[in-house]
Amino acid sequence: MSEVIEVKHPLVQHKLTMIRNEAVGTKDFRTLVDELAMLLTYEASADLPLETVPVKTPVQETKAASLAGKKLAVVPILRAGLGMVDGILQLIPAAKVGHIGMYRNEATLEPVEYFVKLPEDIAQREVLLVDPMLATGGSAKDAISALKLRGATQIKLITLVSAPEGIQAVQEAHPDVTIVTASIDEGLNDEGYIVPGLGDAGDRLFGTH
Ligand SMILES: O=P(O)(O)OC[C@H]1O[C@H](OP(=O)(O)OP(=O)(O)O)[C@H](O)[C@@H]1O
Ligand SMILES: O=c1cc[nH]c(=O)[nH]1
Ligand SMILES: [Mg+2]
Repeated sequence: MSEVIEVKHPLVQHKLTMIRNEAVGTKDFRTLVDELAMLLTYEASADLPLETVPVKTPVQETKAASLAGKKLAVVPILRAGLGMVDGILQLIPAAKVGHIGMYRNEATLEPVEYFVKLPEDIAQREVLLVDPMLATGGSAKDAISALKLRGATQIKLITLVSAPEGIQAVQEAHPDVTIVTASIDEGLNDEGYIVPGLGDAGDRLFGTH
């Protein structure tokens, strides 16, 4: 069974509470989603391999830890995942970016894939798949399958708000994928929205209501 990491850090929890507030407008919502993505990436990247390299400080030569050059790709699920990309690239500027377009059919809640463009060497990269919302899990499951179909083998899913139903669905379909999230919420309402959630993340990010 895949690992689920719920990040309880006070900064994460505070910023998440801010974006749950329906009174927060598009500008602040965007800023906070970016900041949350950065903080969750700090957690998601905690197992990146290090190597020892020589370095000359102003005092003496020494050996110190440096990232071992593992290749990474950030892949947002469009649209809402786009709001997380800039924050992640501030921490990992050398990462390549792929895109998976997916929307939920509002009647059936089934995901519909409409775009996939990934770095050519995706099979050699650890993938951070990002989407603010993990509701039924249909979109994340299909996005992970789309990545695996193109050769990706190391995938982490970073979300802001997750429903237990979505976590279970991803775990059953993809037990190898670690999920990093700021919150495991109560569940889903009749319309497939996460409760208490934060509403429609894509609409709130892009002002499209
Ligand atoms: O777990 P699921 O039940 O599949 O639901 C979650 C998906 O729904 C939202 O996207 P939406 O369909 O609203 O598309 P958008 O990002 O373009 O608004 C959200 O950003 C996820 O991708
Ligand atoms: O609560 C939800 C569920 C799916 N997509 C969203 O943006 N919000
Ligand atoms: Mg949406």
